[in-house]
Formats: sequence, C-alpha cells, structure tokens
Amino acid sequence: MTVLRAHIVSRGRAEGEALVTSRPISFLGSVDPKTGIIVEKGHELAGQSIKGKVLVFPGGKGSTVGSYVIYQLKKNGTAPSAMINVKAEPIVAVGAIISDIPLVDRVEKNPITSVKTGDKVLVDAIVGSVEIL
Ligand SMILES: C/C(=C\C(=O)O)CCOP(=O)(O)O
Repeated sequence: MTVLRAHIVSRGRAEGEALVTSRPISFLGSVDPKTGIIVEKGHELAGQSIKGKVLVFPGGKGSTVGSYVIYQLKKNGTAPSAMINVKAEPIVAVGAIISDIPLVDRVEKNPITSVKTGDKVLVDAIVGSVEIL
C-alpha cells in the first residue's frame, strides 16, 4: 500500500476504483448528469462513467455552472465517490463542497502518474491522504 499526503479541499472519506485522466474536465457539457458518462467528443474518458469512481484529473475547466452539475450528479446517484485534483480550482472545489464529495489536491506525488485507472484508492480528506490500496 502507498500513502501520499494531500491537501484537503472538501472534507470526507471515501474509496473506490480510480479513473484517471491527464485532461481537465468541464462538468457543464462534458458530463451527462443523468448517467455520469463523459460525453465530450475526443476526451480521453469519452464514453466512460465517473459514477462511484475515484476521479483523478488535473482540475476543472469551463463554465462555473459545472459546480451545480456536480451537485446534480450527487443528487442523481451518478457522482464520483471522491475526487483527486493536481490543483483544484473554484468550480470543482465548490461543486465538491456543496455535494459532500471528498476532494483533495496538491498530492505529494503527481496523482495523474502515481494512480492508475483500476487501482483501488482511499481518499481520506479528514487526515489529508491518498491511499493506493
Ligand atoms: C449563471 C450562468 C448561467 C446560468 O444561469 O445558466 C452564467 C455562467 O457563466 P459562466 O461564464 O459559464 O461561468
């Protein structure tokens, strides 16, 4: 098991299978809130579902309405269980906080390369760590 220190953005603790992308995510327009599927054409994760995953990505992009899309995902039961950003920006940070989704950033090692899709990961945004189980 590998334990990496991380900065807490949205408190909580959750685990799941990792889904990793090196590309930023625009939640408004690029994610279907009904299904949790990435619908942005050409995106690395196009066609894949973020539901129940530990979603690892550099950060958000696009419209500020993305925060509310994250909230919709949560209400629809299609949200990721937790998120890890390289550097969280306000869209994803606010979305995670209002949706009660654990979010960390500034991980001691780059999470995009340290975490692999399919790894089982625990995001502990109470103590500030990422555990690759
Ligand atoms: C709040 C907005 C639109 C709406 O109510 O649907 C404006 C969002 O502005 P962005 O420049 O897309 O963040």
